[in-house]
Amino acid sequence: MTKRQFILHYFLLNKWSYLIAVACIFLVNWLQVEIPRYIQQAIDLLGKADPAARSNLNEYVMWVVAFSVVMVFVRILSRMYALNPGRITEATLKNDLFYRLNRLPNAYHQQFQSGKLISIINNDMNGIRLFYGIGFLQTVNVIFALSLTPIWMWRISPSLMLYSVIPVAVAFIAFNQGFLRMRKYQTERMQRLQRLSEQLMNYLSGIDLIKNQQMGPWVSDEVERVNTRLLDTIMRVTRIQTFILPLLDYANDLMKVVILGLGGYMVLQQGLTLGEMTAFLSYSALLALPLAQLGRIAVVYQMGMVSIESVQSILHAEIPETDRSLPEPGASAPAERTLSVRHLNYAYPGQDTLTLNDISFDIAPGEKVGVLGSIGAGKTTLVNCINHHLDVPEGHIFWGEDDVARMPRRQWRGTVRTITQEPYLFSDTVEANVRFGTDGQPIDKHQVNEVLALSQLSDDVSRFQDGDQTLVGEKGIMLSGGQKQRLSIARALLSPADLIIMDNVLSAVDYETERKILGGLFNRIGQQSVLVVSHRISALENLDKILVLHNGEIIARGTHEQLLDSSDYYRETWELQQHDVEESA
Ligand SMILES: Nc1ncnc2c1ncn2[C@@H]1O[C@H](COP(=O)(O)OP(=O)(O)OP(=O)(O)O)[C@@H](O)[C@H]1O
Repeated sequence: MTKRQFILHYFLLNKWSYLIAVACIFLVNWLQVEIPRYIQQAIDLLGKADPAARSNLNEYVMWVVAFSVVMVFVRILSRMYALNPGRITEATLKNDLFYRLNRLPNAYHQQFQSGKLISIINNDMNGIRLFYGIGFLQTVNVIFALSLTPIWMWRISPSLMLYSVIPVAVAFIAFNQGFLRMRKYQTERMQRLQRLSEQLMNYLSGIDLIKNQQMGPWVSDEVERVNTRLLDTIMRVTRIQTFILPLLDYANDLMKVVILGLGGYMVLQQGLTLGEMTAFLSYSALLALPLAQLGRIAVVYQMGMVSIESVQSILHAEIPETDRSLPEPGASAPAERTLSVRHLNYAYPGQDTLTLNDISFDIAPGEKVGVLGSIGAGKTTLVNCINHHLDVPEGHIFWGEDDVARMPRRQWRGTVRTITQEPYLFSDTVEANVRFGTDGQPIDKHQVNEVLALSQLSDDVSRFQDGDQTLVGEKGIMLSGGQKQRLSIARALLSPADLIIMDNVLSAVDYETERKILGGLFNRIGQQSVLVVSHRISALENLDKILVLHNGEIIARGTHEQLLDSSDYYRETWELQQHDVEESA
């Protein structure tokens, strides 16, 4: 969608509202220019003493009052119908953005920092709301005012009208120059706002580290540097605004001086009546507001254009082919299938070396498979290839007969549930965190309690002051690392999945809790396939099969007993870890 199509698309969303607003704004402007005409006729009648003139005078006054009252109501209507579409467009666009962000692949989110997205969703959306609301209202108002008023002036005296608009025309040329310069700074301003937001997000996420390592002064300097650059751009925009916005106001004042001088001279020469001269002055006063509005329209227009570009940068981001049409979640989740990984290689973009090298294995329906690997062996990369967070070429990962690379991600994620090593909790209660994402599914309290028990969290929760209604704080700050991990396991167990992947999820619990959680878990999820990734053999020893991953390659595979016999690496790791288990017992 080009920028023009974008603007039109969202205008058409509220076309009826805008049409009513245009009709109202036209009516207000028409009434506005009609009133001075009646005032002019009333003033011209003032000198006449005959009774007919008096009754006409009364009639004119009545018309002026009636027009003014109608104008007030129509103006309110025009504001309602012109401003509401701005808010509706803002809300619609926020939904559109969120919908798209939800479907974009991980690679996109890695490039685009959350701070920048937040800035677009707040600051740029503000620009768009003004563009579709007050910007529209003032533009239509200015168009009608600047076209109707001069016509009414022309009807009184063409020559006085032409002379009086000269100051406005000159001011307009100067205004246009300033307007063009301001565009560049408006773009810069929005970009710097996004940069500041990105930076603040970054620092706030690591606030504990910053405090612990006494990085405060350095961080303050960095924020101040970005903030100063933002202020610098804002000051440039303000300087231009301060200079060019009043130009049109001054031009309007000059216009009145011309009318008083030239018009007064014409009255003395009897080329103009006093009423006509008064009407002319009223028209010039009517032009004051639209001329002042021109400046504001320029600012709103530029902010709108810059904001639309930012929003389009998200809306134009490519959604993978497979994710364009979305099946309902879980609608086609097939059970009893084998996961087959065939000769899988993976290298991160821009890297020459393979992080995964010729990986092949199967997980049969209901089978529990472990992956053992040291730090950096490629375990998380393997998990992210399987759950389709990373883009893998076709022909390497299959779910039954289906190639996972061709399946819509949403459908695949209805089948596979990944519990990651960095649990993310939302700032809500324990129960809401367990239930997160299950809206619409009939899940009762008993099921919530069951998964809390399975993940060995029931005792902890019963000790919390408000039980499962305890607020966990932002990102679960009120919970220990192990509690966070267990809560994220409980959440994953609540909704059904055919394949459960647990990526190092028990690293923060002790060996005994780990054993209990896994024991309970495997009893409960008998029919589901499980892939447990860990660098602790104790988490894997009872599984049906263990794959030993080393530097991106599978160097051994088998049951715990088989590996103790066949793999030196496995046996040595086991012996080393046995020592830790004994120490922790
Ligand atoms: N997004 C990325 N871009 C480039 N390289 C990456 C990326 N993520 C991981 N790597 C690299 O890939 C290799 C394997 O990382 P991976 O996270 O898969 O290891 P892991 O076995 O899960 O380690 P750990 O147990 O520490 O989590 C590492 O050398 C890492 O530096």
